Amino acid sequence: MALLEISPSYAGSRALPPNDLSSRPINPLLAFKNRRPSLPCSARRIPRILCSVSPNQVQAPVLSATPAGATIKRECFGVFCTTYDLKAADKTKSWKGLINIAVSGAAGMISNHLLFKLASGEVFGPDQPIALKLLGSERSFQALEGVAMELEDSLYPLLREVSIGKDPYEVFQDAEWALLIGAKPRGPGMERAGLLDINGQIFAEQGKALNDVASRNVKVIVVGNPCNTNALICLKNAPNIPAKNFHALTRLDENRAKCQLALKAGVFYDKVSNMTIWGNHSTTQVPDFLNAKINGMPVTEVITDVKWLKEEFTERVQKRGGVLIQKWGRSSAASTAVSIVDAIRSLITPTPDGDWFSSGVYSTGNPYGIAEDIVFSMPCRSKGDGDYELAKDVIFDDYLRERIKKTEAELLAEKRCVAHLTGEGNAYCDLPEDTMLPGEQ
Ligand SMILES: NC(=O)c1ccc[n+]([C@@H]2O[C@H](COP(=O)([O-])OP(=O)(O)OC[C@H]3O[C@@H](n4cnc5c(N)ncnc54)[C@H](O)[C@@H]3O)[C@@H](O)[C@H]2O)c1
Repeated sequence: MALLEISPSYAGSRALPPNDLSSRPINPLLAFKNRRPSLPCSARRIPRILCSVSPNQVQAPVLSATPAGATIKRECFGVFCTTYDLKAADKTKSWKGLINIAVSGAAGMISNHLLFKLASGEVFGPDQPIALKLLGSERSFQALEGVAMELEDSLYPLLREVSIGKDPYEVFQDAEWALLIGAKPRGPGMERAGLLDINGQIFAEQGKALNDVASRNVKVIVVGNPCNTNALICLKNAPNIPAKNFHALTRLDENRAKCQLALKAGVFYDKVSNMTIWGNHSTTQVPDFLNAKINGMPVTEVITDVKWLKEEFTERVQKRGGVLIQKWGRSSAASTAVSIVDAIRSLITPTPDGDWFSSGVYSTGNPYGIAEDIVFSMPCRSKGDGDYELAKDVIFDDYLRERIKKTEAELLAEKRCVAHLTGEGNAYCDLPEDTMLPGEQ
């Protein structure tokens, strides 16, 4: 039996930045824990504190400092640096293998809801242990440490590892899911073209990092705005990862649309199905009431007020984020986190028969006649294996086609604006109009 031996397999090959965890003071929490006497791991319910290591135990990853005789994993955080025993509790015997989930913008508002949902097991299931790899920016790093401390204090049994960092090449190592939330908000007076450029650069770098170090089958959900074009930039910079693995989050728009239809029809929102958001996560998005159903019937048969559907419903969904900012004083965070959970669950559980969900996906090869080579929200179905196929039984009318053309034109213009970031030559920015993100005024 040995105490916390170093496991060389965790040693990263890239040089660490000077302000990496290893060069910062030892977490006092950890130092405290390391003064505790070594306990047999089987004596504890879900052991996460220092204990003797037997062959049944999972070894703490590589450690780089030595407080009170123990070593500390270089890229881990606090209590997550100590060893744990997956076989100590009966419950863990049936657990699945650990999965790595990278989250960028991890110190932000959305992540502050999302991380705790991930750690609780409500996303990947009660038998799925997870490792969280949290990416922050230079400015948010201290806040990120605070987030990691809150995760420590939450004592989630399924949360086996937490690491924090500022370098995507380190944080995205072996990531099987990458939830890319971190982005800069549009400042006063900033044109949409400026936002596309500034955030596009973040997603170009993160695409390259995913390409180099993430799992070859990583599933990427881009949340940071403008999320469709950011997802396009990201996938273009990750040529070794299938383009099909990249998503732009439009699930919040879908959820909002379902809620509005349910309200109008006087039913609970679980009665609304087949809700597609077409196109861009912007005010040109198209909430599709032609294909949506209420209690299995076409919406247009349940809500016969076509004027309301075409004008009020559509605009309400498009501008819901802005109205929420007026009331709440900040952009939607909790409902966005919920919609990220929904988006993940839709990929890891089979889609109910006849239904579908919306996601911004790579448009090449789509059966709807939508322009290729952009990230466009469309109706998807999944077998629950993390992959998806596009829904086939979709109908169009002139109104829907016309609206889809408008959001398509916007995405094609956004693509021209970021040509310098997708490897397609010089950028040429001719956005049809300075449309808003749903949360902007
Ligand atoms: N797609 C959607 O449905 C949807 C909905 C709501 C918000 N959003 C977008 O999500 C993004 C985040 O929203 P929020 O409310 O959490 O914002 P926030 O400002 O609270 O948090 C963003 C965090 O990202 C960090 N960050 C900035 N650049 C980074 C980088 N390069 N790497 C890592 N972290 C970085 C910031 O420091 C900050 O901590 C925004 O772009 C917002 O517009 C999208």
